[in-house]
Formats: sequence, C-alpha cells, structure tokens
Amino acid sequence: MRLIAENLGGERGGEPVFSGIGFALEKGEALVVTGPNGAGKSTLLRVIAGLLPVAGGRVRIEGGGEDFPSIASACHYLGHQNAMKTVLSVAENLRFWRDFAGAGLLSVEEALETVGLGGIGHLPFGYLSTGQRRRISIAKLLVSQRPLWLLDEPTAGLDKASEARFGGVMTDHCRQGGVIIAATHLPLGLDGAKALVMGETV
Ligand SMILES: Nc1ncnc2c1ncn2[C@@H]1O[C@H](COP(=O)(O)OP(=O)(O)OP(=O)(O)O)[C@@H](O)[C@H]1O
Repeated sequence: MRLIAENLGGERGGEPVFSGIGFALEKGEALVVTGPNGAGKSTLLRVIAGLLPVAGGRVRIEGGGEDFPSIASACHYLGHQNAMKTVLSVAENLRFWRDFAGAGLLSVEEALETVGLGGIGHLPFGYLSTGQRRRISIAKLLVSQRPLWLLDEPTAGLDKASEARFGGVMTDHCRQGGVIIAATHLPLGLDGAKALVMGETV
C-alpha cells in the first residue's frame, strides 16, 4: 500500500489554507506534520480523510487491494474529538468501532491492556479523565483493521508514560506495514519518520 499526495491544496471557508503539498508514503512509513497554529495541519488531515474537499491536486492510495481500494476504506481518522458516546461503556464504544471498522489484531480487552487501562471497560466513557479518554481513543485504533492512521495531536492530554507507550504502539503499527500521518506540536517518538513542516507553502 502506498499513499501519494501531489500538489495537494486545501481551503477553509473558501479561503486557501495550503497548497502544493506533496509526499509519498510506502507501507511502514510515517509522516509527522508540524507547523504553527493555523498552518493547516488539521485541514490537511481532514482533506486526506475525505472529510473536506480537495481544493487542488490530488491524494490517493495505491496497492490497497480488494480490502482497501480507497483512502476512506483504509483510514482511521483520530481528530481532536474522541468520537465516543459518553453514556455507553468503554467496552461498548470499542465494540462499536471494531464492528464499524473491521476487527483488528487485538480484542477489546487486549487493546485496553495495551493502553494500560485494563479493567475499566465497564465504566461509562463519560466518567473518564481527559487523558484516559485519549488512551481509549488509541485503543480504538487497535481494535480496528485500518492500515492508514490519520492522527491529529494524538498525544494531547497524555502523561509521559502514556506518551511513551503510544510511541511504541505507533512503531509497532509501522512495523506491521501500517502507514501513519500525525499532526503534532509534541515529539512523538516515531524514529525514522518523514517530516512535513506547514505554514510556508501558501
Ligand atoms: N470551518 C472553518 N471555516 C473557516 N476557516 C476555518 C475553519 N476551520 C478552520 N479554519 C481556518 O483554517 C486555518 C487552518 O486551521 P487548522 O485547524 O487546519 O490549523 P492547524 O495547523 O491544525 O492549527 P493548530 O495547530 O492550532 O491545531 C486557520 O486559519 C483556521 O482559522
């Protein structure tokens, strides 16, 4: 699987936010997107995910086979919001996402253990702290079978130990042939990742 962006442009409210973005990511590669507030990092992720229209150029997936013929079928977008129902339990939320996105390598229980939150599957999602909510969203990636992770500030609100644990989770995903694009203001511990600095391209 390969993700290719050529001369990609994005806009917000009819105004250009970025243009001329190009990259090619092979299986197992990661791209870390940085830049000042308002540079267009979130907009870029949403354009790639198909949540916002492409304003110029194109972005596409190649070699995804029958399982992942399009970016929409291959990607898991983790935005600023956690996309969980607060009144459902943690496990119910994760089961929903596993059923929606196709079952990944880990069960709900294994994913909770991986993010260091085994044993809280029965709690309503709304009871959790900010950092715990983010860690459950990371567990959501693990119960889903989606090779392309689009991550918007994935470690916001995480403590140091959780940050380091997530670095390992992302490294494992790449080793298994996954592709990651992550927008961040914080170091992610993704050794060997490609870099894209936004804010100088419009
Ligand atoms: N719905 C919208 N309508 C109009 N303009 C918007 C909208 N959403 C975002 N923008 C503008 O688009 C620009 C890019 O925003 P974006 O959220 O992509 O930046 P960012 O690089 O992710 O910033 P941050 O680091 O603060 O998260 C900003 O100038 C923002 O004000």
